[in-house]
Amino acid sequence: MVKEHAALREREREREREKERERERERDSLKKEKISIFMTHLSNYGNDRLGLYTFTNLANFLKCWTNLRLHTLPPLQLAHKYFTLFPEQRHPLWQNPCDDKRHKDIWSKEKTCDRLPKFMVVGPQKTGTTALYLFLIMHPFISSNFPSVKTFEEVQFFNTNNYHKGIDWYMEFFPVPSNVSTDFLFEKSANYFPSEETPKRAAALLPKAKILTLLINPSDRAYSWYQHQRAHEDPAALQFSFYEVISADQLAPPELRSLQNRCLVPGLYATHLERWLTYYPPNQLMIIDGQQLRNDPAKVMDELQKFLGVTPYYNYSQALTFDPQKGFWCQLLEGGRTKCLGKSKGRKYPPMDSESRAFLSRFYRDQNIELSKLLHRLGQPLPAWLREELQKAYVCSQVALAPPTGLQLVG
Ligand SMILES: Nc1ncnc2c1ncn2[C@@H]1O[C@H](COP(=O)(O)OS(=O)(=O)O)[C@@H](OP(=O)(O)O)[C@H]1O
Repeated sequence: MVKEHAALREREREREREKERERERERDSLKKEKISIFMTHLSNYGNDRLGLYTFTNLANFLKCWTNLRLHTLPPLQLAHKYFTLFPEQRHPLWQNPCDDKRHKDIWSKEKTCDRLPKFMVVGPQKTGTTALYLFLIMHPFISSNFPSVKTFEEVQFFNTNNYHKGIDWYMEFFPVPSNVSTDFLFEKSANYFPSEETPKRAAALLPKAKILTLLINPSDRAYSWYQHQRAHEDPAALQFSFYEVISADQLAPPELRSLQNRCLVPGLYATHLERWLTYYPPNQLMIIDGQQLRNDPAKVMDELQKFLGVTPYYNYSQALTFDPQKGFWCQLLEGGRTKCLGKSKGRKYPPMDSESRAFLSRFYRDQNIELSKLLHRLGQPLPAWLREELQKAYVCSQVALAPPTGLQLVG
């Protein structure tokens, strides 16, 4: 009994000593650092009162115990000064509050970090992302975010100004999972794929998330996107032909150049994938062949379930059916009825003209070669469309090496 008391007292003393050492470290760092900044990043950290309390006491401490003279400025000027000194911090980078125990401890009890996606479908646009989304939510243990008033099923958090609304805003889009280990939350925002800032931001908040991307022939993707813009009555897309859009030069009007950019840039697959791979390890990235999803979705969904580790296994061969009227695979409902995607997915439009196709094959040639190297490096098979494009590139290079027609080689 006496021994136990002594041990308890010793533990208590050790905790006090550790606290004192911690305070000593803080005082040391205050003396050494040229500038010390105290701020709370999240609106809900102790309702910010903790930040103010710490700050007031710190100022009192400095006034009392050091010869330092404290200066301050009105908030906006102070912020300006700070960001001039640290321009790299101008933009916030939200990290997971639960990765740091100290943050977690002072976070509101109602909040849970389980209310964040376990995986994301990142696009690019027009590759079949909505079909994938529909198939995923058919699984009883997979749920997506609540819809957004402005952007419907897509949250578009990481790639837009929504990011500045903070983690709370983002989390509100997700249901609280009923069982953390079995429930799979996800979101699909097709514009994440080509966005410069998204991989870094996503990896900061969701480092363990799995990333799904769909690729189809980038030329077909560009054409589908152009048709989508026409259907939405984009003035430039209505005014200019597809060939005019893709082949516009630097002297073209700005609205045409902007349309061209948005049409072609997402198809630079190798560049975008390398960026994602800078922030996520290859085993967290799944590159899905969009053509295969279109032709044989059950097979893709089987592989996807394995990749995600989601259980129980959901039998997509029974749950999906080909709808001849729609010309696509759809969800099979009771009584043999089908639930297909709306008119805006699987549109009817004339095939791409051969001049545009040849132009785009040349335009994407180097990127396609880089993509084949990347897939080889990751040990992944090449999709059929990529093999065809590489074959075309090979034939073109042979033609370029051949002597001009009508000329005979002299032996
Ligand atoms: N099952 C099924 N049903 C309907 N459509 C399907 C399906 N599987 C793949 N696709 C192809 O998906 C293309 C639309 O891609 P996205 O959903 O990624 O477009 S969007 O970015 O969300 O606008 C869409 O492109 P378009 O044919 O140009 O309309 C389809 O070809």
